[in-house]
Amino acid sequence: MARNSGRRARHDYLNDPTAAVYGGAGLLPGDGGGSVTGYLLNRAKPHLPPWLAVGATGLAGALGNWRWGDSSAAGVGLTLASVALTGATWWAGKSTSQQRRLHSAITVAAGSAWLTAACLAGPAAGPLDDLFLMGGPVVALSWNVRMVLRRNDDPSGESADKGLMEKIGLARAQLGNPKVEPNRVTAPVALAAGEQTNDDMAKALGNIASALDLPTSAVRYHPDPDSNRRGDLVIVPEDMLADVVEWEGPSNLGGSIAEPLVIGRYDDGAPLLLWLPGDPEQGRNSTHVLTAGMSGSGKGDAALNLLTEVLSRRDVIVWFSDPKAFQDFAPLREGLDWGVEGGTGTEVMVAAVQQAIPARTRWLGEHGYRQWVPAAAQQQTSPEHSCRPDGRPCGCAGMPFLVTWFEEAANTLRNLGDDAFTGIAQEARSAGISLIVSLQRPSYDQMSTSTRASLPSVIALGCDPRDEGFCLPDEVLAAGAHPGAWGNRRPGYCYVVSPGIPEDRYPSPGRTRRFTHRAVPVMELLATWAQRNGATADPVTAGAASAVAGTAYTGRTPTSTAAAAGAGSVPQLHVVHGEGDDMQQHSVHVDPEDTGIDPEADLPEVEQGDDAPIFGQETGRKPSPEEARELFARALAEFEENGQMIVGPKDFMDWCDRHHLSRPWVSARLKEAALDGRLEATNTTGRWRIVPALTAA
Ligand SMILES: Nc1ncnc2c1ncn2[C@@H]1O[C@H](COP(=O)(O)OP(=O)(O)OP(=O)(O)O)[C@@H](O)[C@H]1O
Repeated sequence: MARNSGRRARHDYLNDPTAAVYGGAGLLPGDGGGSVTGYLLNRAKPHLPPWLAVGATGLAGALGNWRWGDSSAAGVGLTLASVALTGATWWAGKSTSQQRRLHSAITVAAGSAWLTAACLAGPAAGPLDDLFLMGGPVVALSWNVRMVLRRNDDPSGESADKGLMEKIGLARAQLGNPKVEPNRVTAPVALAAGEQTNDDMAKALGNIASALDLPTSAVRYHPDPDSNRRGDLVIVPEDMLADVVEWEGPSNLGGSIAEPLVIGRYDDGAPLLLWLPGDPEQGRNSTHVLTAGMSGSGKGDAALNLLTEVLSRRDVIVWFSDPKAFQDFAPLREGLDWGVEGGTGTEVMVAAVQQAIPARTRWLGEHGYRQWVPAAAQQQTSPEHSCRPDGRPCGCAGMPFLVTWFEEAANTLRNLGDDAFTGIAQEARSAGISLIVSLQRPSYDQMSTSTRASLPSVIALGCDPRDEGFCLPDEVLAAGAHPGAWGNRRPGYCYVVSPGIPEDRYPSPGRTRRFTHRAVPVMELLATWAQRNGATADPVTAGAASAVAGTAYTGRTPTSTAAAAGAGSVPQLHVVHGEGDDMQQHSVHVDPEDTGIDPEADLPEVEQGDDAPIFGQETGRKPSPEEARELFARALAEFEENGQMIVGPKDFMDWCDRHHLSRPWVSARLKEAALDGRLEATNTTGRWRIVPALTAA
């Protein structure tokens, strides 16, 4: 029953959205009696008291005259009582509106004056009877009229908003003329000066939602930046996001990454947009994005919305790390410039980003760009953007925007450390690089405050209510955003906070598009498109990546396998897909591993061929120090060839056993190699990054 009445109230809001603001319940027709007379009596009842009061005054006048008609002392007493009563009415009306106070005081003054005169002189003396017959109904009617007007919705009336504002404990706040749009009511709020603040209003949003029988997310407050007691109350009664919308394809295939990325829609149907690169004209720098949401909140699909948009743009490359072995992203993997599956691969990718930042910033500076803009991705044919000292066009290859994406990044960030990450995040923005980070559990035990602060944009999906403060800025929560209310019950619902989006949009919920199996072939086509027509890494970025990752960097440069194969790489992709999803996922990441298998097979041969004596002594003699060092150097080369660019003593365990060498010996050699410049220390103790000696394929 309760639910039904709630629904009825909600329908009233839809038919008359102002009812949502002014308290729909008061407008519902009262329950009439069974008959017409009963109904009329019921309707007339609230209007009777003023008439009864007039009658009672007349009767009191007659009775008073009978009792005190000849008493002059009673005359004095009655006059004083009449003045005192009028004064008391005026005083009691202090907390009500001016209009009501005046009306009450005049009524009491007129009534008590007539009563005093009637008591002393008699109710029919002189003009008193006429005054009673004319004045009584006028006074009673004036109260009836007042009540009728109060019942009608007076959109500008201050008394009407009292209903709602009183209910939420802000009785003296006023609502102004509401702006009514389909499914959205916006009413200006003026809080009581010196008594209430915008914070009080923000805190009362839950109560407003409760008073109107709406979900918390349907009620928002946009404080006026110029006043601490004014703002707009926004009510969106119907949840327009309830319908699931499936992803059908990218919004702007072949457009620039500087154009907005469409990742879903807002609750009023407007597109949910995001910008990664900055815009110098608006004084906006590029941004980094945190995708936060609890398991089942739709993080995977949110990421697919964003990644498909990015890959469909002509001037961007993507480096992507996914410890979940590309479970969600397999169909798009071919479109990536570089993809790794977590662990060491991610460590190397992070090191490559660190290397790429100064190289890219330098290149942008040399070509006269203060930050990345789409023109930087074109061949540099303008004298304005020439790196030649003589100012003639340099013709350098353009530099595409770089998106570096870290799925399930908690461990990576922890290993990297706050200072390192904060440094990367700050500097990456002027290098035309955006970092995108997703967290399985959005909370402070997963990511430190300073790391969180380095990610200015967030796609906040449903989360645990306790984690809301981690996901969204306080102002956005205060304005009514509540991702904690969704949990994982509303997959795809999100709030997006990012530069470029008008701030009053931040507390508006949106929803991403859903990806089903029907999206897979389209994503595969998109990846093929990106592979053939998308940007390839410029020499500066590719050089920085190769310098760190060696052969582990598989960028889609013109010399890479995919590009060298040209169209040949595409049929290969289709053939693999034809063998089923498992095969597809497997084959997509088998390629790099294949390149790793041969060198491993070669290892014994190399040992046998080049160093037969040592190999022959595996079961017996320990290699001489010189031989052992040679073996060690060769082992490092093997790791490099296999693309394993980060190593530590534990990677040498089998190798030590084979060669009768101890782990402390290996540790000492690793340190030595670091001094020689063959290795570089990482942030993790006992882990070293190989400085490539080979050039990338
Ligand atoms: N925008 C959306 N509209 C409707 N359903 C969605 C939307 N996004 C995701 N879903 C559905 O919600 C469910 C959970 O989504 P998903 O697997 O992406 O969540 P997740 O947050 O990535 O979870 P996990 O972290 O456990 O992988 C899936 O069934 C998915 O189809």
